[in-house]
Amino acid sequence: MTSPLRADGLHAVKAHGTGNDFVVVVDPDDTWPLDPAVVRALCDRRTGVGADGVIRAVRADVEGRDGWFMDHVNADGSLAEMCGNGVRVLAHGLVDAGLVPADAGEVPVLSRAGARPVRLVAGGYPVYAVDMGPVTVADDVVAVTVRQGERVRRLPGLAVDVGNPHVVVDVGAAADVLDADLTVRPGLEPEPSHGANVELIGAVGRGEDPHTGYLRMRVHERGVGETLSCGTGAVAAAVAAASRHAHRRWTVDVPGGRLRVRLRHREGVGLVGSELAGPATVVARLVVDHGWLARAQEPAPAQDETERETTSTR
Ligand SMILES: N[C@@H](CCC[C@H](N)C(=O)O)C(=O)O
Repeated sequence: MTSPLRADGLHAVKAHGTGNDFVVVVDPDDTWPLDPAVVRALCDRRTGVGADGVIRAVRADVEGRDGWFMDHVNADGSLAEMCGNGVRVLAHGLVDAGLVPADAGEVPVLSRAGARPVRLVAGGYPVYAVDMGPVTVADDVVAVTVRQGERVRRLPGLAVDVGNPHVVVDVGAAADVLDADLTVRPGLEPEPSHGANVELIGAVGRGEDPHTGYLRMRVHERGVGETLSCGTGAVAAAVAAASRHAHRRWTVDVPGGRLRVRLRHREGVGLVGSELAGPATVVARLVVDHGWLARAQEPAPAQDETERETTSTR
């Protein structure tokens, strides 16, 4: 049995997709379940490795094929159904670890939202395209409160489900996207029952050719806060933008880089699927200290205990 927990510590990889960063733990035999306290500690940008989430890769049957389950946990320890940047990063982590050949063509991946096959886009630098599955748009409008300096705006948002929940709001120009305060999540009314990732989009229009749309996006992620990118968010944004601009292909610029989205329509049916493409990069191969991990699992000492310890050592 192979375990990421070895004599020298926990073996993991730090990787990112357009700046959305993750600690990836390859655990083929499902030996190291993710503990929310350890995830929070690993994701801490000062006292841990620093990441938007932790992804654990476990061997799994994916619709009758040998593949991998993506166990994704947000930085605050909450579970997420799906992660568009994370699923590319996971595929790249498996290639990097030699568990999937670089010329495999497709990596079958199962997320909590269902199967999300990832394929390596031919042409050198690791760019992966993910079949993002079904996307649904709710009929009801969500009122979104966006702060831009002294200005507070209440704008109509669209609730889009990409396996995980999103609310997309068009704020207007590129400058309005850049100006918005995302230190806290924009207010949503009504509040979605399972929370939501909130995407602010702007500069929506024509892309590099007449068949491609363009938009800029920033995101406040459920369970994380503002991140540099969100793959499921990019798909939600393209779907929301396509309700007014009839493009099937979209270029989505996020603070961490560029993503491409393709929307699949069927005559008489409408939107039947979507594909997300973008890079994945390994930053470091890590061995996390055993002692640090053990302390991360312990509950934090109560306030008065800490005070007592401090007083007794004076
Ligand atoms: N960054 C991800 C989405 C991760 C999950 C999200 N925070 C949620 O709770 O739904 C992406 O690239 O899609």
